[in-house]
Formats: sequence, C-alpha cells, structure tokens
Amino acid sequence: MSFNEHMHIRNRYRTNPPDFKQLAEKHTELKPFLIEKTNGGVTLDFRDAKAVRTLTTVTAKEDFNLNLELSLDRLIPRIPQKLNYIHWIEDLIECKTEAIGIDIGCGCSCIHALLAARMNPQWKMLVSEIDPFNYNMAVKNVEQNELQDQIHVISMNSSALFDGLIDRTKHYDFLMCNPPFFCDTCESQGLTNSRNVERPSANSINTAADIESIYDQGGEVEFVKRMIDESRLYTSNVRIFTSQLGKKSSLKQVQKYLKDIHHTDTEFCQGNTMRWAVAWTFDETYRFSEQCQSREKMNKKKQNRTPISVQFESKYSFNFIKDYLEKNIFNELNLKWTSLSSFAWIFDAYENLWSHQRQRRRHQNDEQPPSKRLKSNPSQEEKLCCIQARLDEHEGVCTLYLLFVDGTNGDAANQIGQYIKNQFPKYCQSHTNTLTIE
Ligand SMILES: C[S@@+](CC[C@H](N)C(=O)[O-])C[C@H]1O[C@@H](n2cnc3c(N)ncnc32)[C@H](O)[C@@H]1O
Repeated sequence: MSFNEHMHIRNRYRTNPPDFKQLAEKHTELKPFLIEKTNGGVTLDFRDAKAVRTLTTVTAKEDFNLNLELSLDRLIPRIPQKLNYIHWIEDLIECKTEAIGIDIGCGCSCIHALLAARMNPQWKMLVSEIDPFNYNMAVKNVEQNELQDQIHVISMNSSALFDGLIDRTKHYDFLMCNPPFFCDTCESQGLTNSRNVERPSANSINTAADIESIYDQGGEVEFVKRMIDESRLYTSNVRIFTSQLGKKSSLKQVQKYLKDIHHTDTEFCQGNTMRWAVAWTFDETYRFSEQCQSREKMNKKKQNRTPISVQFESKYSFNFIKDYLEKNIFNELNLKWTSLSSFAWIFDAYENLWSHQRQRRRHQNDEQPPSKRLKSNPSQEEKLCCIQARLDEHEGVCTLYLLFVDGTNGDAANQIGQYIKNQFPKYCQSHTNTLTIE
C-alpha cells in the first residue's frame, strides 16, 4: 500500500515521484543500481545500502543543488519523507520567511538543516550532534554547500539535549528532532516485538549506527519525554517544540506525557512508510492551525461538522414531535437546553444517559430513594457535548437535525440521534391510547 497521496500537500514528490531512469541519465552513478521491471519500468533494491545512498545523493543534487556526503554505516536519510517534516514545520510557524530553528541530533547528513536552508534561504538553523563522526561529516556537508551563514553545527559532549545549545537570551521559532528510535540492540535487530508479526519484514535497509538508533534509557519515548522535561526550562526561548516518532504506539505515550501542555500531532506518509510527529508549545497565544493536525483528527472534525438527521413518519405532526423533544428527550437525557427559536434549540450534556449501559444505570438510579440518587453537577463535570438541534418540516414530513458544536464526545450527535430513533416509536405507542398525535 502506498501512502504517497497523503504526503504533505506541498511535497514536490507527492504527485511527481523521482524518476529513476531520468535521474540515472543525468547522474550516471545511479545507473548500476537500476533494476528493470517486467512492465518496462525501473526500480532500485532498497535493501542495498549503496543503492539507497546513491539515490539520496543524486536526488539532493538534482532537486536541491546539495552536495551530500553520506557514510554507509550511518543513517541514510530519505529525502521525500524529510520534506514532509520541513513542510509541517513551515505550517507550524505560519510560513514565516525569516526564522531561527534548532535540530537536535543532525546526523552525518545534517539533512533537516540543509533542506530547510535551501528551501527557506532566510532561515537560520542551529543543530547539535553528540557523535564525533557525525559531527565532523555534518560540518563538512554544511561547508561544501557554503551554508555556514545559515547553519551552525554544535558538538555536544554531554547527554544534555538543550543545555549548552539553546542560548537563554535568544528566541527560536521552532525545534525539531528525529530521535534515536530503539531501546536496545534486540529491538534494533527486530528481535523484540516492536514490529507487528503480521507486518512483512522491512524491505528497506537500515544502516543506522547504534549511537544513532539506540537510546538505552528507553528508546524514542523516553528521549522525547526528556525533551519535554527540558523544554519546560526554555518555555520563552522556543516557540514550538517538535519531534518525529517512528512508532504509533510511541505517539500515544508521548501524548499522555504532554497532557498538561498545549500540543498537536500529525503523521508523515511516504511510499509504504509512516512516521508520526508531535508539536507542543508554552505560548498561550499560539493556536495550532487545522493543516498542522493529523488526518485522523481532521476526518473526525469533518464528520462532526455534518449534521445528523432523524426523519419522522409523516403521520406525526411538528407540534407532537416538538413536545416529545422538549417534554421527554431533553429531560430524560438531562440536557441543559435553551430555545433558539420555535424550531431550534441548543443543548449541553454533562452525562451520557443515552447509551445502553448508562440508561441501565439511570433506571437503577431512578429506583433509589431521592436521597441516594447520584447528583450531576455540571460545574464539576466535563461537557460531553454541545449540540444545535433544528426541527424542519417539508411537505408534511418532519426531520430533526443535530449538529455537534463542541465537547469531549465527538460522536454524541450521532448517538443521541440513534437514541431518539429507538425511543420515539415506544413513546408513540404509549401515547396513541391517551393522546392524539395532532
Ligand atoms: C535517528 S538519528 C537522526 C539523524 C538525522 N537527524 C536524520 O533524521 O537523518 C539521531 C541522531 O541524534 C544524535 N544524538 C543522540 N543523542 C544526542 C544528544 N544528546 N545530543 C545531540 N545529538 C544526539 C545521534 O548521534 C544521531 O545522529
């Protein structure tokens, strides 16, 4: 399965992936690695480190005019995926033309800073590296592209991430990082269950050295947790902190750790690889824009913005249904409601009395003497939902529309709509003997 259609919208490779044949015509060093496919096309063996390294260096040259030196025993960056991260950073800082950024652990390629600098000629990057080999090669890569004015590489000799790097008298627009991913060599060699056994084995080589891929204090989750802890000391120096994550399970743990900090997340898609990323900020004036959020979150939001409709049989009049809602449903579900007009309402729910389990509890509660009933106090509870409701009549048929406005239960309009669909026939049955439906 290819995730290319979900690459960042500005990623130049989204609709125009590298053409290996054309690249090899111009950069002949790629030619020996081309493999003819039965359909006449060509591909590369992504398990061959030399092939992957050559593809990266010729792509960097062709598309970014970058002369890149890479080592076969160090991480070889995949440029299309790196662009997803850089474009996301651009979105986070609202495409500022002048910006100062930080990259923690630049690797021998120094790829984040080189791409960021080429794509944004007025950005400045401060990057760190703890491994002396990577540091020396990163400096070389900056110098051979004459980007010393834009990129400053710092060698770290302690395990501190920010101390000795971030200048407390300065302000930085963003911080980025691709942390060491694994906890130990077993995980890096795929011997522990980090990879779902159902998933096919990796069809792409990982050339990362242990120093690059292993953080023996708990892998990427603990590395990013350390970043979060340290970021609390630099709240006014860095506007937006970010980190990439290699596993979706890591994202959940990091999000939990960021509970009290304003944050968002996204995913980076390319080929059949997905990566995740988190961003957090201590700037109370800052709001993460919609385009910076994950597809999952955006899809949920879109779903919530579509009103749920409940259609009633034509034999039930507008006033009958309106009475049913105001005198039964709104009370039964303990909704705090206000009329917006004779046919529209807005209501809040602080407890879920519409799902089966909750209904059972409600009935049990109703059977208790009043002194023992559970009381709900909206001021102490979180709001499950605020919903706008409208009852329309068209050619004698009434339809109720429910639109989720906000709250913690994004599916509430759908659930309440379903509840009304289930309960209305029962109500009608119990009322046909005593009331007219007009
Ligand atoms: C997964 S690699 C990422 C390299 C590069 N940024 C990339 O995305 O291709 C992680 C890098 O972080 C470096 N690193 C690990 N701990 C560090 C620390 N405390 N300070 C700076 N760099 C560190 C490693 O040496 C390694 O180069």
